[in-house]
Order: sequence, then structure tokens, then C-alpha cells
Amino acid sequence: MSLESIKYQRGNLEVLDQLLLPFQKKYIKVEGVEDGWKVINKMQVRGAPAIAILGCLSLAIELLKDNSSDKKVMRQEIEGKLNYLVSARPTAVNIKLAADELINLANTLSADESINPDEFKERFISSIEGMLSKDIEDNKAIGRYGCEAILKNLEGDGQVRVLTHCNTGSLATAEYGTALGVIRSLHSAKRLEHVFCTETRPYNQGARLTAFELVHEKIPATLIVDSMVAALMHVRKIGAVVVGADRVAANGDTANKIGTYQIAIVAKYHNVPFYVAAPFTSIDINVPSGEHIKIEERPDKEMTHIGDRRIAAPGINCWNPSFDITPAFLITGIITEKGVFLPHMLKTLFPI
Ligand SMILES: CSC[C@H]1O[C@H](OP(=O)(O)O)[C@H](O)[C@@H]1O
Repeated sequence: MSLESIKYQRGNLEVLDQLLLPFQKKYIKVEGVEDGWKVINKMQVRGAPAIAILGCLSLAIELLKDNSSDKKVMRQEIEGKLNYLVSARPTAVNIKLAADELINLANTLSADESINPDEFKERFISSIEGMLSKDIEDNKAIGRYGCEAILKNLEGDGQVRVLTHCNTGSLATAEYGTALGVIRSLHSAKRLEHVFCTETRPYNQGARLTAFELVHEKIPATLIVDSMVAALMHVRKIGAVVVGADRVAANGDTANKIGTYQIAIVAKYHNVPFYVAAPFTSIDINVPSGEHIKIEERPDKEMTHIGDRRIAAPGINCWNPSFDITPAFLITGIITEKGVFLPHMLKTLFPI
């Protein structure tokens, strides 16, 4: 059983505080949208899909307690609370797409006179609860397609070494993960020789979270420092790189954890296939290319300190973008729950 980032039963929502991992497993109660915004903004829960699911579930928790009998008031409040949740972190698109869909649903339910306020709440909350199981289903499909794509480059029935960056596993999604889901699928198929995971400074999603998930499931893995990727590819044959995504633009340019871009450059130099694993909920067809994606900048303290211990000279300036953009030409394929696509083919998959 992989680690659960989000625990939900109707009326009760808790998140695993990822700032304390891997040393302490502590769940925090989320009682509404204010709590939801805070745990996302502080990165106690993080990962594009998990952010969207947790944010929307925090609204469901609040709506369940709402005794309003006026659908129009409920609809208005829903829109305001979803827009507030979207503001917690700007780069990942999943929560924005989920908010747009839920606002459309609220408008439809509000306008339908055959639906009373209780039915409105029931249908709205059930729609949010469906996000959990759909995300897990999507991740399993991404795992299958990704496993197939990576193995088709291999002769015979050998095993493959894979490199991944940041955390894209059960701690970044409802369960199983995206890029780490592909790795889980390779491992289940007994075709995974080894995983190399980068520590992913400054938040250390790799050293603290991915390493935790891989050790937890006894998947053979080695942690490397972010600056070791080129040296590793020079001395070891890496069969593929697979990473996640926070927002994929219409032309396939991909915003992902800072450091992804340079890994893609090194992979291109070493002829290593470079895959992005992401559900359709991470694809923003309204954004034409990567330069239009807002990159979140995080507090200096995340760079100058590890926990409460300062590791950088006091007074030094810092630049702390949380993501970078990998241009589509460096990406071999985008692994989704509907199949693997060449980056430039994405826009053909969406109705005009
Ligand atoms: C499937 S998670 C996608 C994405 O989210 C992570 O960013 P953060 O830890 O800052 O939320 C990382 O970029 C993952 O690749």
C-alpha cells in the first residue's frame, strides 16, 4: 500500500504534512477552504494533481456544512472560494481546470429549477469526490502506457535504468503517481533494473519524498545530487528519463520542477529518451507555449535553510523559481492516460 497524501471520508479531510517527511508522518485536519489554501501554499501538500484534489475537497468539506437554501448564493460563494484556492500556487494548472469545471457545474445546477439546494450540494460534492478515483485510474493508465513506451526502445526482454526528478508519486497525486507511476509499472513488470532519483533542491522532493516512496516499496534506487545527472549519463547507460508536469502548453512546452530543463538538455546530449508523464488535467490547451506560463518564485528561506538550520551566508541574494520550462523539442513523448503523444500532436487532441 503506497503512502496516502490525502485521507478523505465525506465530512472529514486530512493531509499528510509533507514538510515533516521522511522523519515524521503527521496528518493535518483540513476543515475548509482557508485551511486548504494554507496547506497548499506552505507546500504541506504539493504536486499538481494533489493540489487540485485537496483544494476541491476542502471546498466540499465546507459546502457540506453550509445550510444555505439559496442556490444562487451557493453558486456565487463556490465561484469565489474556487478562485481563492487557485491563487494558492500559480504554476500548476490542474486546480485551475478543476475550478473552471466546477464553476460550470455550479452554474448548471443553479439554473436547473428541478434541482433543489440539497440535490445541488449532493451532486456538487459527489463530482469533487469523483476526482480521487479518476486520478488513481489515470495514473495507472499513465503507468501502463509509459512502461510500454520505454520498453519499446529496449532490445529483447532486458531491464531498464530510469532517471526521475522531483516527486511525482503517491505524495503528489491521489495514489500511484505519474512519472513514479511509470516507474512502479516497470517494477511490477519486472523490467526495471534501477531508478536514479535526484535530490531536487531546494525543497528536496527527491531526497525526502521520492526516496521515501521507493524505499517504502523496496524499488531498487539510488539518490543523486541534482548536479550529477550529466556525470551519471556519461558512466551509466540510462534507458529513459521520466518526469512529471505542472502545466503542459498547447505546443508541448512543459513547466515542471526547477532543474527539469537542464536534465532534458543533458538527456538530449546523451541520446536518452526524455518523457513527460502527465494526465490531461495538467495540459493547458489555452496556453500556446511555455513562455506564457507563470513561474512561481518561492521564499529565499527555502534555499538558505534546511529546516531551521541556515546553510547559506547571511545577506546573500537568492533567486528561487520553483519551476522551469522544458521546450517541446527536448521531449520525446508526453505520456498521458489516453496514450503517448508527440508534443506537437497535443493540440490535435482537443476540440477546436
Ligand atoms: C505529479 S506532480 C507534478 C509536479 O509537481 C511538483 O512540484 P511541487 O512539488 O512544487 O508541487 C513537481 O514539479 C512535479 O513534477
